[in-house]
Amino acid sequence: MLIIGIAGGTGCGKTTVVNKIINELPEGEVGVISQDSYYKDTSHLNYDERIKINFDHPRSIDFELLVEHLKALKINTPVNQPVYSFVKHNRTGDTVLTHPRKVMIVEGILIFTNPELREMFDIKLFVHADTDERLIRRLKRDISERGRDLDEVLSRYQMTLKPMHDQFIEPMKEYADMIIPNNKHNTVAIDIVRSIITQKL
Ligand SMILES: Nc1ncnc2c1ncn2[C@@H]1O[C@H](COP(=O)(O)OP(=O)(O)O)[C@@H](O)[C@H]1O
Ligand SMILES: O=c1ccn([C@@H]2O[C@H](COP(=O)(O)O)[C@@H](O)[C@H]2O)c(=O)[nH]1
Repeated sequence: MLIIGIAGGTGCGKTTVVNKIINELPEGEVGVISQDSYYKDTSHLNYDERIKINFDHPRSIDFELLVEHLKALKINTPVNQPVYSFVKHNRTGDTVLTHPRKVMIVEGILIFTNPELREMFDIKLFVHADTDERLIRRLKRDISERGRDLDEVLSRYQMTLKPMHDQFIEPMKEYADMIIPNNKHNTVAIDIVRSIITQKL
């Protein structure tokens, strides 16, 4: 199994890049695991308590479960990936049965911060988009898809997102094998990654 890690700040385009990579590959050959599915369960908290969580800090992620699942997939065992709701800021209680594939892509803002997980990646990619571009994309996406308003996005950005990005995410570029510039749609980089995957299939 080839395991590819794709990191980068919120709104840089990780999900978009992954979808473009897999869209033109044979169905069922490449699997995706999103770090977003592994936000810790917060059912013991009420909504007002949950919105105060710093979701941009590594401690908000259940890395133990993520590593356990990736190890299981490596030995050909399917896993039940949790389903996460950004609207509720919590796991939904549902899971998605995820089968091992020849190539597994793991994507998420903080995936290179955990040494054990980082060591499991055969290829590490970092998607870069400028800070202002990412904030604009996040604003539009979170308002249209994640039930947020302007105030929520901007105050989270100032209070936690930007400081955590500078402390934990940006320094992870050091570990990347390749940085994908994504201020504009980058079809060349996507073609390169797709051809690396195709060689493995
Ligand atoms: N290169 C790009 N140019 C313009 N918009 C983009 C680009 N890449 C992604 N987007 C848009 O930005 C938003 C965030 O992208 P997404 O892939 O969800 O980022 P991430 O997974 O890194 O948070 C989405 O609405 C997406 O359509
Ligand atoms: O309950 C939650 C969990 C996370 N977030 C924010 O999501 C982004 C990471 O997701 P991307 O898809 O990579 O943008 C992170 O910056 C958290 O602040 C949230 O708002 N609520």
